Amino acid sequence: MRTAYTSDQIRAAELALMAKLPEGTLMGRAAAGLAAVCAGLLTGVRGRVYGSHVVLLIGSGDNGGDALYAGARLARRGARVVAVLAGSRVHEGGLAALRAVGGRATDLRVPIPEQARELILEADLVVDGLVGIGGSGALREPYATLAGLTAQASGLVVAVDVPSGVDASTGGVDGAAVRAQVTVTFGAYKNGLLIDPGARFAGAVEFVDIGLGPYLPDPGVAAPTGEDVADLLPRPGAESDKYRRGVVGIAAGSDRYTGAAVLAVGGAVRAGAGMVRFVSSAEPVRLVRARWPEAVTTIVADPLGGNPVEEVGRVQAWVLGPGLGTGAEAHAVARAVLSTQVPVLVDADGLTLIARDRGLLRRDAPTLITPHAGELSRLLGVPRERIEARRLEHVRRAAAELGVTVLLKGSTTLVAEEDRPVRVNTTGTPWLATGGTGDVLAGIAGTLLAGGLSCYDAASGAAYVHGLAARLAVRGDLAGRAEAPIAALDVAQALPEALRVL
Ligand SMILES: NC(=O)C1=CN([C@@H]2O[C@H](COP(=O)(O)OP(=O)(O)OC[C@H]3O[C@@H](n4cnc5c(N)ncnc54)[C@H](OP(=O)(O)O)[C@@H]3O)[C@@H](O)[C@H]2O)[C@@H](O)CC1
Ligand SMILES: Nc1ncnc2c1ncn2[C@@H]1O[C@H](COP(=O)(O)OP(=O)(O)O)[C@@H](O)[C@H]1O
Ligand SMILES: [K+]
Repeated sequence: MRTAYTSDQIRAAELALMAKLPEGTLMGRAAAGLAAVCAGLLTGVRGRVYGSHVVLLIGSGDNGGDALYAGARLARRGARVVAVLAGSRVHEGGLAALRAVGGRATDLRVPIPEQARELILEADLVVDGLVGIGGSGALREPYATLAGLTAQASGLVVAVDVPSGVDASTGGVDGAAVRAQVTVTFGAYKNGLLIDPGARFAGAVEFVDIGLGPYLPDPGVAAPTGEDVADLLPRPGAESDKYRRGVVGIAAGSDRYTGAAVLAVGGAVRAGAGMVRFVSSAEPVRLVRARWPEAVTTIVADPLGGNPVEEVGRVQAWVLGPGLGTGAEAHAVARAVLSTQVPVLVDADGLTLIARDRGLLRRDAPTLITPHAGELSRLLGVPRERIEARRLEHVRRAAAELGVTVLLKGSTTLVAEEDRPVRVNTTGTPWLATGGTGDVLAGIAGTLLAGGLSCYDAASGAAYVHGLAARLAVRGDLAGRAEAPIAALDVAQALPEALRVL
């Protein structure tokens, strides 16, 4: 599990560790690690550090101090290092170290924006030491202009600890931010490096151990690794039969919307359900049968004329909602499914139904909801953009307010349950932004629920496997091949390979 923390949590751990060490030790470790990564990158693109042009963007805090000491190390190896001093103060020790080895400092307090622009655009390497975990709110000038210029840099951009402009605790970005190819982070991951929109600015994250581990508190955010997910996935044993492996019921599709049902069933079948029982009206049942003969189907002609899921047979978990519709008949199906005593995953139209009738969520068995930001917006009464800007806050709020497990989809997928760390998914690809991939995800998570996983594990395991399958589908395999667009069914088809390589 890769764990991540807020700025306050990191700062408290740093204070505890610093109390035991001579002054400057931690910054020394951070700067050494930063310089090593920068030297490696410069050697990779230019063949050597000697003679390369390095520009340091320096703010008034310790983040700038790290960058200055690292710059001094690069200067000692023959790099031509210029520091752009943007703050009202500067880390004096760092500046003296840089000057001592011939580094130059250009003071932005004397306004020379044109010169800073040229330096940033033409450097082999720009090191962003404007602000780190001490940053708050949108970047002020001249930081904002400098951060904006990094987008036009022709060389590499490396962020120190966290890209300036990204809120380390939340991943929020409220204005200009540095767009880095690499972020060198110290001591522990910060939440904002894993969660969009911040994560998008961080690029590849390089971790430098400064000895903080024993001082860190319980994390608020955790990203399962492939190994973690492999450990929690159910595997059939010698004694298994289809019922013991888990039967998942899927109540999805309507005469108007048929595709979602086919995709959700596909996700469930390919993720390894013992059996899939599918219940719907005649047309989706016909299509599901044609595409997935493995599914056992039930047609409900009149959901209002009795319990619409009574005839389906026993299941260990339900998936409710993809393509279900939102009328009275769909409501009757939702009520019947949510009245059962097994875990239920609610997605898509099912979410619209519970947004209108919260009473549907009053039940004893576990419930997992899988909204995208638009669907969560209807459930919380918060604009979609606010949710996308502050995913962590809103996924937590939804879990607390609704008393269910919440998987929030989108460019970063998060899973929240009260009193547990929010899980972040690290697989996936923007190619997943295509119609129907969410239905496949619902099917996968339903299968894992039926296999006995908790909502929390089923949701985070499904997100991981779904993202991995998508990556495989995009490239044909995981080798360095070019990427191609995918359709939702390709993701379902790639699931066995994803489970094989996990
Ligand atoms: N602690 C440790 O043990 C270790 C810490 N380490 C390093 O220290 C970093 C934290 O350093 P830090 O605490 O000095 O804060 P930092 O991120 O440099 O920024 C603070 C200054 O930025 C400014 N500022 C803030 N918001 C702004 C805005 N929106 N727009 C513009 N300016 C803004 C504000 O300046 P002011 O406005 O007061 O002039 C404030 O004073 C950490 O990320 C890591 O790199 C490592 O060496 C390892 C050991
Ligand atoms: N930019 C993105 N990067 C990574 N994954 C994405 C991105 N956009 C969407 N996704 C993923 O694609 C899936 C889309 O699901 P959803 O929004 O329910 O679409 P649909 O209803 O068409 O199935 C989700 O798993 C989501 O996390
Ligand atoms: K920074």
